[in-house]
Amino acid sequence: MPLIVVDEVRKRFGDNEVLKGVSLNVEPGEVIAIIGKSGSGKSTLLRCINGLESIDDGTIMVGDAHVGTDEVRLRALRLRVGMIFQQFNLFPHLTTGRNVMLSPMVVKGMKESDAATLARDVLTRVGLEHKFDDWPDSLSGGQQQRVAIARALAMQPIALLCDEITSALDPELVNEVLAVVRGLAADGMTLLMVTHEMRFAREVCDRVVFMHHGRVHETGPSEEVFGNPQTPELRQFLGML
Ligand SMILES: Nc1ncnc2c1ncn2[C@@H]1O[C@H](COP(=O)(O)OP(=O)(O)OP(=O)(O)O)[C@@H](O)[C@H]1O
Repeated sequence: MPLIVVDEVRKRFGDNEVLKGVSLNVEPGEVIAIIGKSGSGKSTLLRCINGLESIDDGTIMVGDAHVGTDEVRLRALRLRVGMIFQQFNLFPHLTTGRNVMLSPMVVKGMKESDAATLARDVLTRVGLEHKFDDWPDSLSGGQQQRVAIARALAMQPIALLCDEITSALDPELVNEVLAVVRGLAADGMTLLMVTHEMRFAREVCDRVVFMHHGRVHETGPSEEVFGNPQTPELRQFLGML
């Protein structure tokens, strides 16, 4: 059974149809890179899966839950699917540990001591347990993004959606974040990543989805998609990089 099913999804902003019948199945533990030109609909697809955007047609299932417009169900969905963005958006007035503890305490009603244990655990997974009491401002961009990953992990998601999570980082900080993602992939986390890091996509992702003008234009195992692209559009895209 796929963990995420996207079936003939359409999404429009005014006259601009951004998703034109997108279908995609994600198996548990699968690591998928979504690539494509700016404006091809990659971020919108992730946002629809997470329920941050409503859809105009088609269906999206996450686990056994329908992504509909029902606010209660949407909130439940966002508890189950983590999302990490280009911007880390940590609270500057809270320590690293407190940033990670916040959602488990506020959203799930977890006891402070349990939330602290959980926060130490997920900060260890991203290699930052020693930064528990530090302020976000004192961390590098790469470390802040790793805290944002820990914060998402603290909600014990069934899948993680990553939207260009290294795009705001200086080049020398990209690898430390990708190393964390590589570790999550090795641990069996289901990952859907919009990325411009083609080498990473090739090395770490099981499958690549190439979006073009709001459609899945080409998809397949990473080695095949990069090694032997079938469509002129994908060949041109890869050549452009
Ligand atoms: N909230 C919105 N309101 C209106 N138009 C939007 C909105 N969000 C996205 N769009 C439009 O939808 C199209 C697809 O945007 P989207 O961000 O999904 O593309 P993308 O492939 O992720 O691009 P990028 O790589 O630049 O992030 C663009 O034309 C964009 O302007």
